[in-house]
Amino acid sequence: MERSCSSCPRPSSSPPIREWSNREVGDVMKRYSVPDWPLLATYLISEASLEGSSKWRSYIDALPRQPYSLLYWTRTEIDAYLVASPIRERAISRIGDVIGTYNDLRDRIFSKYPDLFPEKVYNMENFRWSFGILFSRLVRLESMDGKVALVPWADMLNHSPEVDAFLDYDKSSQGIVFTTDRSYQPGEQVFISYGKKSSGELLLSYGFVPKEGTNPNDSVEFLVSLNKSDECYKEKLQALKKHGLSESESFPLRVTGWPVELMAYAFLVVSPPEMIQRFEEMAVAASNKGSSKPALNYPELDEQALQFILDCCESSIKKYTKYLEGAKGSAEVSINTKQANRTLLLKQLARDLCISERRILYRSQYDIA
Ligand SMILES: C[S@@+](CC[C@H](N)C(=O)[O-])C[C@H]1O[C@@H](n2cnc3c(N)ncnc32)[C@H](O)[C@@H]1O
Repeated sequence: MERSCSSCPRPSSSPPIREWSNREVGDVMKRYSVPDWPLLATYLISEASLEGSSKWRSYIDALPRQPYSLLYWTRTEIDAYLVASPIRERAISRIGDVIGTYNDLRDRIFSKYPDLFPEKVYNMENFRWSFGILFSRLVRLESMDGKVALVPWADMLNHSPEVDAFLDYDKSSQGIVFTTDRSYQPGEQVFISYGKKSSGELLLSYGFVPKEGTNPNDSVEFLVSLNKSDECYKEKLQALKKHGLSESESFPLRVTGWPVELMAYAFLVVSPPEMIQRFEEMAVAASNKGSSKPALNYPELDEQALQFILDCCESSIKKYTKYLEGAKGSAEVSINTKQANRTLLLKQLARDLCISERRILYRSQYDIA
């Protein structure tokens, strides 16, 4: 089959939801300026609660009862299995945001209309579900200024990091169109791209990790910090703060290399006091805020800056190795088979992520050496 192209109905939201099956609930939500994501999450719960009388019934029935995103990991699981990965912090903060969003809706809206928004429907557990659905299925429509939408049925497509094909709104047919970037044989699985996401981001939102070495967009957040015992600590921190940075910053290390901003930060960290006049230009380059990109040319610091990055890689690698080796031996007692299977799955996902992230660090070390 040559390039395939399929058309789907209008998205179920954005431009703002037009129809709520429960009009009264829709009317209340429209009176408050609720941003797209919480509005859609509430819409999904409202439609799901109506069973037969929602026009999205068959779509909602086909949605997973428990989406696979990290929203469903407990804090203990996150702490235990993602201890070495920067995704741990992102997961904690995302879960906090979802809880905060639900609390805000409850306090501002739901509690004022208890008959329309009963606690047994509009509760945290259902919001965890609806946000899990949004994180794992929402589509950004480029030709609608990046608006987000749920696109029933088209969201059944699985992701491949190797394809470059997306869903988008097509003005002429007024529908959502999917155009593949390659030919498929009849019966072959067609893939879509969820975007150029790292394996950690895929785990965070979609609950899976691509097979090791198959994600060309993979990256790991790399944390670097000023040395507190540096005699120019104060001056360096001042330069960083002036350009919106702090004493610890994360930069993405990619399978394809690292950003110049990281190198600029490393130059600043290792600069001796006699280079105090250059601190500011280094901070500008590290913040990527300069109008022109100054060439980072400090040959006298090259070796030290690379050694600094190498040392940070090494200490990060140690954390991953400690986790991976510890995880091998730890036998946990599970209460039942379901729990045992869940533990096995989460551990495997965490393991795959750690191996992928550690691989990027090894690669960076290799590039420097
Ligand atoms: C938009 S849905 C895709 C349809 C999904 N397979 C379903 O049946 O509902 C996203 C979910 O599909 C699964 N998924 C998508 N691509 C995948 C992949 N390459 N490997 C493993 N799971 C994948 C993940 O569970 C993810 O949360």
